Amino acid sequence: MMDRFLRRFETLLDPFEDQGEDREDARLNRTGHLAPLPSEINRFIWHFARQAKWPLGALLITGGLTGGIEAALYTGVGWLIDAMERSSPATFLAENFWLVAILAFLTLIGRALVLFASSVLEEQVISPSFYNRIRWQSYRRLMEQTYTFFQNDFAGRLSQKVQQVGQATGDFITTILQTFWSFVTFIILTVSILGAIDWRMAMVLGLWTLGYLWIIRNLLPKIRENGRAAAEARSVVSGRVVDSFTNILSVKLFDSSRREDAFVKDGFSYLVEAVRRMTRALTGVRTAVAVLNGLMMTGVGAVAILGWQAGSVTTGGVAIALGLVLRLNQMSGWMMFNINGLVRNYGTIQDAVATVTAQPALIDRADAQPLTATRGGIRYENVTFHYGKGGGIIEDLSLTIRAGEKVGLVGRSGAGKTTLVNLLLRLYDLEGGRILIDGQDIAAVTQASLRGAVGVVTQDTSLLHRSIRDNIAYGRPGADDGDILSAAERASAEEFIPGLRDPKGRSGYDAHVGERGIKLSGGQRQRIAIARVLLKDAPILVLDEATSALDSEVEAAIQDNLSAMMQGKTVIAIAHRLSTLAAMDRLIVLDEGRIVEQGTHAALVAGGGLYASLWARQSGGFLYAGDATRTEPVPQEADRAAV
Ligand SMILES: Nc1ncnc2c1ncn2[C@@H]1O[C@H](COP(=O)(O)OP(=O)(O)OP(=O)(O)O)[C@@H](O)[C@H]1O
Repeated sequence: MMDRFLRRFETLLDPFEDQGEDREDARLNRTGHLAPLPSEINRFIWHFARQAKWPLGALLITGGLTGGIEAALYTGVGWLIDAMERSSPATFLAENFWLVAILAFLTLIGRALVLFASSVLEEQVISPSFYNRIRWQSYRRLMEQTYTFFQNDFAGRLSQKVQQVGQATGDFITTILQTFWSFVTFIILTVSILGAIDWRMAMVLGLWTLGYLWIIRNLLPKIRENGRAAAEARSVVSGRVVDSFTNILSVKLFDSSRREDAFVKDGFSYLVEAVRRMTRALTGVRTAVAVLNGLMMTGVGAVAILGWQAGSVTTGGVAIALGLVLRLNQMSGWMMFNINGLVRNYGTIQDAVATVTAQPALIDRADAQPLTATRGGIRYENVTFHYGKGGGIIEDLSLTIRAGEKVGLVGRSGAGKTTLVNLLLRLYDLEGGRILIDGQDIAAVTQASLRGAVGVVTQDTSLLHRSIRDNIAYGRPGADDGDILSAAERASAEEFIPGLRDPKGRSGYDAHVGERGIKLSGGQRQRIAIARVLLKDAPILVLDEATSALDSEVEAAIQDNLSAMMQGKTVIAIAHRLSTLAAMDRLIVLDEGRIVEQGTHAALVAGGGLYASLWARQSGGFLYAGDATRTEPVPQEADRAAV
């Protein structure tokens, strides 16, 4: 019953609403990018606060009422004492009926109602939905970041930022509206009530308030700065821990858990130092507040007793004054703790904002159109790209691949083959020149349509930790089971899928594959990746070492299907095992980012250039004969590794 009642409040805020989609600039931008989050911290906090105006406004009211009721109860106690002094036990109730009734109502019902309302607001309406809405919107902005952005950071650090920013922003806003505001209300009422009893008490409280503000102003910035450093240190630690866990195989193989300990410990030491600096400042703040409160209570107490002696303050007045200042003492210590939390949260938000509001470096142009790739002709025009390093990698490269042509990219390791296809997919923006697909500049079309037009199978396909079915359907969302099955069959994956079983007892197409597909063999992963791309059926195919993990038997088995898959498509294939490329229409030989040779396999072998030498070594024939690029013999194993 209570559950059902509370559940109603839980649906008032939708955690998955994203204002970025509703914003005018996002709507105008037909390409579907989300409006960025404000990068200035106060605007960032306001951006979220205004998404929950009503619940937060209500929290402000309950916060004020909480402070008001506290002050009223202490004042009521004083009035009761005065009333008792005036009346006899027999007439007390009759003479003070309304006072007793109002106090009883406040204690029994008013207080409980306000507490209930503020709990419902905080726990049901705001806490789960609002906090997670902040995380959700931040996560989605991060997902719009470029491939480079993720290559440059730790996954663990980023996920920690998403967690932290939701918690810190939510806590910051609710603490201000509830705790801080109820405290301020309490102080204002206390000053007014004590001022009405004796103006000197208000003076003491006024001085106390100034002292309190002075402490906040002088000591808290230190905590804030160190709070920010501590938040960053926490993210770094989690980045390092996740990095060690993710690469656990390397850690085991190199027996390096002790070395990893040192790497992680280094992060922890940084964290411990940041927390220590912060807690040192904290002890300073707590001591200062304790001294200040002692002065305030003694001051108000002295004024109250002197007033009572002089007859200007009643016994009840003394009780009110002492009660209120004792409560204020208690509240102010607790408030300092909260202000400290506020400041720390502010630091945490500041730290996370830099990450979650960073503008993606590679976004669709405002006038980007969807790519219409019907034929799949590709043209690299004077392409230059150095990963921003000022030189090397790809230099002024021009290449035309006719629609339907199948080319093989060949070259030594590091020659730039993968880079070239990544540029086609616009995972990076060019530093010079342009790339056209069917006559359209890929920089002027939407990224979604561009990537939709290219099917990619890579050397090391990492699968998502979901079912086999979901992993294959990743190629075409909404594909039905029949299509998924047929794609798996054509990729020769059908032979191992039925035998799969995961620790939770799911089997076959429902079996989950482990993080990054770790529970499958390399060849099995590659077959799932091929099935995925078969299902995608895009006009351009990129096969980057697509069959490198398959044994010759499986490779032969799916070769026909691969050939069928290539029918009518433009294909760029990369392989170190040159025999897999021999049947391509044309081979492009890259060296140090430039095209050094091109032609059919037969023509290149006959040409006796770089390709011929690579081929000669692989086919196990005469090792150095015809190697025009080498003057000195090189050991065979080293050579193999270099190819
Ligand atoms: N994200 C990156 N940032 C900076 N440099 C990079 C990055 N990725 C690759 N490189 C550099 O670009 C060069 C070309 O790499 P690329 O992966 O394109 O070579 P490749 O010919 O595909 O090699 P392989 O055959 O070994 O896969 C290499 O020198 C590499 O160090």
